[in-house]
Amino acid sequence: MGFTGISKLVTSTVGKSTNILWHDCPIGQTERQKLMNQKGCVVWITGLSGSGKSTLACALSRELHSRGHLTYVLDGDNLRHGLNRDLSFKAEDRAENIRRVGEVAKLFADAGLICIASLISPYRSDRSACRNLLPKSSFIEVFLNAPIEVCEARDPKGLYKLARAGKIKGFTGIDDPYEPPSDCEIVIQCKIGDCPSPKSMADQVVSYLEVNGFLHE
Ligand SMILES: Nc1ncnc2c1ncn2[C@@H]1O[C@H](COP(=O)(O)OS(=O)(=O)O)[C@@H](OP(=O)(O)O)[C@H]1O
Ligand SMILES: Nc1ncnc2c1ncn2[C@@H]1O[C@H](COP(=O)(O)OP(=O)(O)O)[C@@H](O)[C@H]1O
Repeated sequence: MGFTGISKLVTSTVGKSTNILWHDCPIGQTERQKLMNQKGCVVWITGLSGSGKSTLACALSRELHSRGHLTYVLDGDNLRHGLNRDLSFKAEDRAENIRRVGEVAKLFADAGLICIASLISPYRSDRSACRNLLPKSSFIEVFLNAPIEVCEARDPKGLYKLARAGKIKGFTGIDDPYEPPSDCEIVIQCKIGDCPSPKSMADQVVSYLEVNGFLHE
């Protein structure tokens, strides 16, 4: 970051943006959080395709909504219909996908919302970069730990079948990597023939939010 100062106004260079200046508003996150009686945060759900990320995101949003909390779901599949439609599934595009969603999630958390992001987000370094965008403790990483056998047996979109047939290249878990979190806030364990219900997965996250003070200002 380079600085050029002219009298009192100090502008800076961030990336390719030159001569820019941050503008603060008197109504900030603190005021918005008071209004909503909750703390803005990001619940980041990672896991294989078919592990249940979208199901958990929606169940969590419904559960929190019914308790009077404002949430917003950022779903990887949905965002690729708009904001991220220019990105493929090669590693550098997945990284850019996660970076953009991390920045959007940060804005929602700053707005005071409980932002629920559900993306495969297969690379540890990308998830860690998102974590570093947020104040400590307000990035809550949830690993939906469903083995590939469970995800492949579900295969609601038929994508595993296509990947096994070689008709989709670079499919996560088949011929593209997934790096499980080594140190995340919540692990939801799902075994063959033994997965918690969507409501019970959501309750596990709600308990964490409750105990850690996010559901009160
Ligand atoms: N090659 C490949 N690998 C993995 N997934 C693929 C691929 N091609 C398409 N899809 C579909 O895209 C959805 C994942 O999008 P994400 O934005 O979450 O992926 S990533 O975080 O950038 O890895 C994913 O949705 P979910 O099943 O909800 O995870 C798939 O439906
Ligand atoms: N806890 C669960 N128990 C049983 N089936 C589930 C559970 N969570 C998700 N599913 C089912 O698994 C499939 C994949 O779920 P989805 O939420 O779309 O996963 P993802 O977003 O990770 O791809 C769907 O058919 C969904 O109904």
